[in-house]
Amino acid sequence: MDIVTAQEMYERDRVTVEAVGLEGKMLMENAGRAVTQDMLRHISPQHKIVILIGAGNNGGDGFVIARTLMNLNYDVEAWQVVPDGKITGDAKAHKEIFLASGHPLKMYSHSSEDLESSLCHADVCIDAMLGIGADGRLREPLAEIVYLCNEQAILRLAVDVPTGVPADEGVEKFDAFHAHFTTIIEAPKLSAFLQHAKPFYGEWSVVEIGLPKQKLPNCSRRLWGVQDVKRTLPERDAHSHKGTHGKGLFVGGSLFMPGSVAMSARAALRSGAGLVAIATDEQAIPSVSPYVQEATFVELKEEGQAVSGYDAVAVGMGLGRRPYCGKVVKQLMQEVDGPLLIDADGLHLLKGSLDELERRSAPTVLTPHPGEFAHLTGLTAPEVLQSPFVYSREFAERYGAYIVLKGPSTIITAPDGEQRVDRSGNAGLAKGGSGDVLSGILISMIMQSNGLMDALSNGCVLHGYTAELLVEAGHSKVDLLASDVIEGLSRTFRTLSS
Ligand SMILES: NC(=O)C1=CN([C@@H]2O[C@H](COP(=O)(O)OP(=O)(O)OC[C@H]3O[C@@H](n4cnc5c(N)ncnc54)[C@H](O)[C@@H]3O)[C@@H](O)[C@H]2O)[C@@H](O)CC1
Ligand SMILES: Nc1ncnc2c1ncn2[C@@H]1O[C@H](COP(=O)(O)OP(=O)(O)O)[C@@H](O)[C@H]1O
Ligand SMILES: [K+]
Repeated sequence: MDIVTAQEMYERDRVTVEAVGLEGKMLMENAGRAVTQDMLRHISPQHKIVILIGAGNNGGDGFVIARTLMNLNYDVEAWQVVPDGKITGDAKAHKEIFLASGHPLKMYSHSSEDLESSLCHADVCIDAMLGIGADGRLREPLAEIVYLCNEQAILRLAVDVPTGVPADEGVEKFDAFHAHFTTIIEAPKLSAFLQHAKPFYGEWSVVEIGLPKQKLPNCSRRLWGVQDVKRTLPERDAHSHKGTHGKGLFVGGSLFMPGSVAMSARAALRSGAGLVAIATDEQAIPSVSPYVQEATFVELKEEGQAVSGYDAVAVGMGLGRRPYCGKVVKQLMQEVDGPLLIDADGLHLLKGSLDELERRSAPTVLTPHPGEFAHLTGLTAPEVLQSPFVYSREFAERYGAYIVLKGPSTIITAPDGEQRVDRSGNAGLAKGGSGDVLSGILISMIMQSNGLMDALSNGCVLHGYTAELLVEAGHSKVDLLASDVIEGLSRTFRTLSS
């Protein structure tokens, strides 16, 4: 499923109208009816419903939704919250259809307390005031109306985008309608994946309104989910041998942090890697080896590692930041001629050798969380969180690297700017060690897949989906451990192949 900016959405509407002759008024009818169908999941005939209708096409959708619900005999009050003169074009046409159908329309006026009293008596409030056309902070009367709605103990449903939420990234502060559920039209907008905007959407779903898929402009951003994993996960060949599934090297772990590299290596094996070697401090080997008995060991040396013979290398998990570790990371960037994944301490140490990163011709994968990405880029973490799509694309293009920017919505970016978003997982993963497990799964997927983007997106979903299955099956988001995720992978692979 594509993820679009407001501009890309307008372009899609334009192509639809121009290329296939589907008129705006028809699209609005489709949109309103599809949104109504979706919202009926949350509404019952006993509910008192208030629908708030704004000036633009989002309001136009509102007129269709109000008419459809009224035709179905739902108890609906439709409120136009802007002056008549502001309603133009397709929205005006649908207002006329609404009135001609004999339905009553209430007008919001500044002095009126009627809306407040209606909201007090209502069970459900549908927000069709503003969609992707939101421009700047909410102006009156919308600001006050949104405040009133958010105050009420009422079920709040939003059409396309909750009023006041910018569709795109890069906006720091806004007031907005706090929806419990949002029905998004055709494609989720960027803000549905931003930490500070996402809560306003509540749970969301997407409805199709008839845009011609084959005629739409290509989109370089898409959502990646379990169905995509099922479609693209390589099958294990019955005639394979351990070499077929890749030999990976994990460089990391230290006396005081032996667990990280151990978990990465075990996660790689649990997700199908053929052979795993670990380069770590000699003193760490006795505590790592009992946890990953299948792995072989090499001593981590200050003067450099032998890196030939591996299909992929990961560095950084529990490595520490001693001065010589920086040299290790630099040497790997110079000498690993296959995929190299850099995580955790490796990312910290990479900051001093970004020119090496730029020089690499083999693929490099960086797996930062927003704090690590801020350190790498010189931005602040809030800046990263406000515009994660644009910053990860800029960095990936500039340094020719793959970026896995981790979080509740993980954004995976290729050096050519292609982006995929994985929203699997739960807050059980917000615990030390989750990132190490992810790195192990990613190395394993890289060694077993043809394309790097599929490998990274599938790896992220496998990680998150495993946490979801574990919480469904008895774990809680509180007790879940990163090591449970490793052991839970077997259930995930079984579920995916059934
Ligand atoms: N053809 C159709 O029927 C389609 C309808 N869609 C709907 O159309 C919407 C986009 O329509 P528009 O471009 O008209 O935009 P909106 O409906 O989001 O709103 C634009 C209006 O809001 C006012 N406004 C903007 N920012 C404001 C602020 N901060 N405070 C107060 N008022 C503000 C503007 O003056 C303008 O009148 C989508 O979100 C969706 O709901 C599209 O999704 C799909 C196709
Ligand atoms: N609330 C959450 N919902 C979904 N996934 C999450 C959540 N919190 C963390 N994660 C995932 O857990 C992992 C944490 O990685 P990281 O921050 O590097 O942790 P660590 O410090 O354990 O290495 C990432 O894959 C991230 O996407
Ligand atoms: K809305």
